Amino acid sequence: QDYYAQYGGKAGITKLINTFVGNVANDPHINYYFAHTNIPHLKYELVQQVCMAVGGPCKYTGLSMRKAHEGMGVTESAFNYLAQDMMDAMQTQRIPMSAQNYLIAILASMEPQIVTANGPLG
Ligand code: HEM
Repeated sequence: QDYYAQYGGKAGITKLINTFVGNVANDPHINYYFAHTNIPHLKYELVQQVCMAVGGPCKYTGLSMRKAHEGMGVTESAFNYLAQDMMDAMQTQRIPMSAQNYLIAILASMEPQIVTANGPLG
């Protein structure tokens, strides 16, 4: 499977990340985490990371997931809300379901590096 092509290449991934970051910005469960974030930089790093993850000709050179999120107090439920915002963005962009599942599995595997805090739901 050429997942990179199923994501519409670099242009499709850029659209997806714009939609995803828009969803996060509109998500009151988690948007406060991003209040002081350089959004253009974040979008750039996410495009590189997703492009590489789905087999595209990109190299992610940003921080490790542990370093990027350390001290941020990300909870399991915050992580799950962000994952839902990504699934909504993929649905909006009409990414084929098998390609959606491929990326979500990779993102899920990063959870232990990102979640560092307990919240009211655990
Ligand atoms: C699998 C899920 C996630 C992935 C793949 C991911 C990926 C990234 C990447 C690539 C960066 C940029 C790193 C760099 O600057 O080099 C970043 C930064 C950031 N992430 Fe995540 N992230 C995830 C989950 C989360 C969650 C759940 C939250 C909070 C709810 C979060 C909050 C942030 C914030 C606030 C920054 C910006 C830090 C700054 O201001 O520089 N991330 N993330």
